[in-house]
Amino acid sequence: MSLRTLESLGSLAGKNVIVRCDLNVPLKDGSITDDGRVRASLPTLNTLINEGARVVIVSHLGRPDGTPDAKYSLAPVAQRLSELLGKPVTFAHDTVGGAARDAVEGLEDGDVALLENLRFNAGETSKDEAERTEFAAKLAAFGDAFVSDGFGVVHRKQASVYELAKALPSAAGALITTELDVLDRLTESPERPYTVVLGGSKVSDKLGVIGHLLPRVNSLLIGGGMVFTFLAALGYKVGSSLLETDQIETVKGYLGQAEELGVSIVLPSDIVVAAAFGADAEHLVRPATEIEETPFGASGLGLDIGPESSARFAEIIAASRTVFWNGPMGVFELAPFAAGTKAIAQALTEVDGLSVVGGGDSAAAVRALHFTDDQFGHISTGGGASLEFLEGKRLPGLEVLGWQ
Ligand SMILES: Nc1ncnc2c1ncn2[C@@H]1O[C@H](COP(=O)(O)OP(=O)(O)O)[C@@H](O)[C@H]1O
Ligand SMILES: O=C(OP(=O)(O)O)[C@H](O)COP(=O)(O)O
Repeated sequence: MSLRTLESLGSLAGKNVIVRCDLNVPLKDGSITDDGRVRASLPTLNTLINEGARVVIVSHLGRPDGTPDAKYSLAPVAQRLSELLGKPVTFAHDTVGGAARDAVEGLEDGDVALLENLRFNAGETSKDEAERTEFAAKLAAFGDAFVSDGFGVVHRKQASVYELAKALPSAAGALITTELDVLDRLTESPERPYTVVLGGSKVSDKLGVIGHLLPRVNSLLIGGGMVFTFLAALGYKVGSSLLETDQIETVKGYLGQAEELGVSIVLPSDIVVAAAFGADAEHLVRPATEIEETPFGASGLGLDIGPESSARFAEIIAASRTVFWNGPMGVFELAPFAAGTKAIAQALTEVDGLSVVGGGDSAAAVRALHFTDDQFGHISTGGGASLEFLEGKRLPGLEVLGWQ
């Protein structure tokens, strides 16, 4: 893999080490509902702490628009991190301002600080390289070295992932190397049949990977918010469901490409249609081709795959030797729409071969539905990142660490 590893940075005792983690955890009413990404960050952090480094952690949370927004604060994460590390974590209420500077200057050897959400600063996600470089330089001023360990963001060309790695001596942390060890097994001659299951709500982000994934897999199962752009591409009405109209032509192209390659793209045959988005909303199961034919008409929205689809998907998964799944099949956070996700998670636990679940919400979903990590071959902290890795794309956050 040829990534620069921690050892290449030499002794880090007494040095300020900036660590880019992906602490983008799901929150409900200010509380963390799944701390998997915090736990996954611990090995690298503990190594650095034990070595006597002064650890400065940076991360994003959610997608704020470049300005501070209290609902995306990392403050609850600082508290959880402190509990899991068993030591205080100083939380700075800004990212590159006076509070961050004070927090960093106050660190002794082996201490830890967490800076506020990187995405409260427009420079983090700016399309303008100069702006990103300028923001990265402000972060770099806090460190002697940089450790990149946020696997979930290695596909993003963002200041703390890419430009910061160029500004300081840099290396990959333990989470990134562990993730790549497993994902390599999926890219290098996976056992067949090989099935990829795609769902979730980051539709336009993830639709893009399909064209490159198709030649690599035997079946592609589509659920979650992905479904409706496919149904629309086939000419069906989807009511008020999640729909990316500007992707319809692309999806038509994928359907044609799959046919030429002899790969099955399997869509749900039935959908749970709700009157509104809410746990108490009236809902019923309809054929996927008749989403608007309910009492809710065009305002009905598809919030889960139906039982017939779950059974069909489970059958294909069970017959596969390699399965990668990213994206919940429905709005699993609301109990009436969790059944599809649960059925698919159950099917993955029964795979005779390698089963991998990837993505912040997918990992949160399997744990919320009472599965345990050891029932799967691997639970990856990155959904989009692992999908882009599997499609064979060169990821900026890995290339900058020496990945060939
Ligand atoms: N039919 C649907 N309509 C709207 N949102 C959906 C639907 N199905 C799943 N979702 C939502 O997708 C979200 C997760 O999507 P995503 O971020 O792409 O997954 P991951 O974090 O695993 O990569 C969940 O919050 C879930 O509620
Ligand atoms: O949650 C994440 O990705 P995922 O939903 O693909 O697993 C990462 O934290 C990246 O977040 P982003 O997709 O807002 O850049």
